[in-house]
Amino acid sequence: MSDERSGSLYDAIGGIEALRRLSNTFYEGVLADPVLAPVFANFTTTHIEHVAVWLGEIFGGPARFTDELGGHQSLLRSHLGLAITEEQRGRWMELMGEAVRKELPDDELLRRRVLEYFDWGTKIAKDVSAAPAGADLGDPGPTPRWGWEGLK
Ligand code: HEM
Repeated sequence: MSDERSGSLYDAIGGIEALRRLSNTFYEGVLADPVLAPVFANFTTTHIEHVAVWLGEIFGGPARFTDELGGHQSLLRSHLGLAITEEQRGRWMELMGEAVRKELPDDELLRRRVLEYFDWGTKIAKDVSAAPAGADLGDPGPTPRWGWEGLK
């Protein structure tokens, strides 16, 4: 690729503070949305921070989700039993697209890479959500990392 960019997406996004704003704006939309609000019936405000910390690690920042919040296995387990539909996944992507446009730097490649991660990640969340709560997922491996070229 000729349009090479150096550094992490995390730094280009603006670090954990920008990810907190993204997560906050996104969940404001989710909780007001008739398609998604029922899925998040057990929502608590810690969710906003946990998602920001997860995204920080994914986009090349500190590995805090792995070190402090149970890592990849725990993230996947959070989605077991939710039975996410394609309509719900689509709405999730629309609201995240709006939050990205509102909160992330006006950088087309950066926004595209971030939304590509969300498209990839929501498909995994949907797949995992078809298994019942408590299902054994085996070892999913380390938390993925996403950079200027996509999945590392
Ligand atoms: C890239 C996509 C996604 C990411 C990064 C993500 C991230 C997370 C994280 C970090 C948690 C744990 C929060 C905590 O510990 O408080 C979580 C839980 C949850 N996620 Fe996702 N998620 C994604 C996709 C989805 C989708 C598509 C849905 C549904 C449409 C969904 C629904 C939920 C729900 C309902 C919970 C809370 C489960 C509970 O009440 O314990 N997620 N997600």
